[in-house]
Amino acid sequence: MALILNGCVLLLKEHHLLKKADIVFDNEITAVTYDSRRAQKDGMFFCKGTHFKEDYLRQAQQNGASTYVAQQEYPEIKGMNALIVNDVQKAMALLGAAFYDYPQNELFIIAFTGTKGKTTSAYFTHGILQAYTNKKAALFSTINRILGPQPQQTFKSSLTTPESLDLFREMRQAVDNGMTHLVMEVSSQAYKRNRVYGLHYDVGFFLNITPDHIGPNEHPNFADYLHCKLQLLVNSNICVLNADSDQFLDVYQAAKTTTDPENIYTFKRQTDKASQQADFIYHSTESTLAQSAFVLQGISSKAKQLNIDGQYELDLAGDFNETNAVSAIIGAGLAGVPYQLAQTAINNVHIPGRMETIFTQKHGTIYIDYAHNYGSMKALLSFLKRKNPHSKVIVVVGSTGNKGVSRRSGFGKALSEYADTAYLTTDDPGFEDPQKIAEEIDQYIDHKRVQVQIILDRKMAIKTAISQSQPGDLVVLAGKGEDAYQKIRGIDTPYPNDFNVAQQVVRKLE
Ligand SMILES: CC(=O)N[C@H]1[C@@H](OP(=O)(O)OP(=O)(O)OC[C@H]2O[C@@H](n3ccc(=O)[nH]c3=O)[C@H](O)[C@@H]2O)O[C@H](CO)[C@@H](O)[C@@H]1O[C@H](C)C(=O)N[C@@H](C)C(=O)N[C@H](CCC(=O)O)C(=O)O
Ligand SMILES: Nc1ncnc2c1ncn2[C@@H]1O[C@H](COP(=O)(O)OP(=O)(O)OP(=O)(O)O)[C@@H](O)[C@H]1O
Repeated sequence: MALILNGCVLLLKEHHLLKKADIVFDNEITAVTYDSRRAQKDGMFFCKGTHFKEDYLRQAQQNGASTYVAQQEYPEIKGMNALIVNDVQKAMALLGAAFYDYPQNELFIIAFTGTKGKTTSAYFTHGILQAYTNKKAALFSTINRILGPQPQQTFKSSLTTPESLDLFREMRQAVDNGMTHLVMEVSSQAYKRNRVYGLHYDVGFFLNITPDHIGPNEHPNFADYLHCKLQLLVNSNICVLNADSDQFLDVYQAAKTTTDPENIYTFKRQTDKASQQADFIYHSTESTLAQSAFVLQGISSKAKQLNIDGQYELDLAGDFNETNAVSAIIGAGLAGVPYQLAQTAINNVHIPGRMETIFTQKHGTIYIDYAHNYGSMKALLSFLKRKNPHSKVIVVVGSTGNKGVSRRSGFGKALSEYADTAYLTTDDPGFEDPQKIAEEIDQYIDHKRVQVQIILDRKMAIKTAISQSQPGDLVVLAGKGEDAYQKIRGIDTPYPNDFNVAQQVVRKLE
């Protein structure tokens, strides 16, 4: 992999990004990085970030970097080429794609955005494509990045959508490992931070939008959050939209700005036969507290042509997961996967930390789920309550520190609407005091309807919730899925994960 300096200058100029080029000596760029500790001889170093220091540039130079790209000049740094740009994140994405020789062109890319359901839909799609391609599908998700068929080609993710240089490097690795398809989640932050600037997808999904990720380090307001999410559609050749999403008109308009309506597909849950105004409709045929089954039907002629109509079963509860499955089946259908194959493959997909269930003899049924804002908590609890209106609902939940502050009132609201007992606990407190976070959630709970106890030790909260439950009760361990850490004061502190904790408790109790 290499870049020619003149080529970089031309590329940046073409995109109106270059303010000044100070070329001291010409050389071939053989490495790219935004981390001075990883800078290499003849490499290009990107100066970016809120905590950036000139010393990092100095270290990059000491490590052999020949060229820096930055939004400001560093006159103290002598003997390096300088490309001064008006947006370093955009420059990094463009040069990153060029450095790794545009790996996106060698992959069929299906991308998902939405407040909720990205990971689940991505896993479902990936599972189907793995069966279809004989394990040639890569996955970039919040949980894992799968770059190839070997166990050592799977990594834990630290971001939902990585920095552009990491993204394009991993795409290249996936291609080199023989991958032909890529399923990826695209967060709103990815657009806010231009991590995916210039990237186009074969198929782009808009799943839903509810207020979330609004706060100091994320989006200033809902309009900005929505705007960032809509960018995915502007960059997709085919757009697939959930017609039941809030803000649907805005979503459709965004898709239409760059996509012919013939390449826009919509899907909708069938509520009343008169309103089948979508390309696809679906309805539940069987939905239990452990499994789901639904029928998908193409209404428009272009939808019928995909040949994916029929009955599907999922080894996963939750009507919201039917929505995620429908999107996955349509995505796979657009990649050429027919009904029979999708139907078998989707039933075998396991998604870590999403509606995992533990059945007990002497206590309640336990659900481990990643619900961590009002929208997802409501979707989860209302589903459980609908399925079992007379069961007691016991919830263990905490809210993250230093982000998503609106989740605290959201949890209070959802708990008041659907829970009988709540154990407020710790969930990635960051630099905040978990007791204060719990008290804040508590302020929004209707104490006439919900019994509340604060137990900050998450393992203890889970143990108490399970041991206090009776057969027939529903015990929900929300917010962390299978996360194996708690983020405390900037450190990922190991935590055995909710599923393991619950299993241990059940083993001791039963
Ligand atoms: C707000 C945000 O997007 N921050 C991300 C961003 O940070 P940043 O560019 O400000 O960089 P920084 O941490 O200030 O560090 C400054 C720079 O100095 C460099 N450095 C640092 C030390 C050193 O010795 N040498 C050196 O060169 C660093 O590599 C970095 O480039 O770039 C970093 C990697 O380069 C990311 O780790 C970091 O994500 C933070 C940790 C994060 O948690 N982001 C969340 C909000 C996020 O993006 N979440 C979304 C999901 C949420 C959603 O659904 O919207 C996601 O996609 O994961
Ligand atoms: N389509 C949906 N609508 C509403 N809630 C959903 C939907 N799909 C999943 N959920 C709920 O949201 C939780 C998170 O789901 P998932 O991880 O698939 O979403 P995500 O978009 O990747 O979330 P995040 O951005 O927070 O990582 C699930 O555990 C479930 O409780």
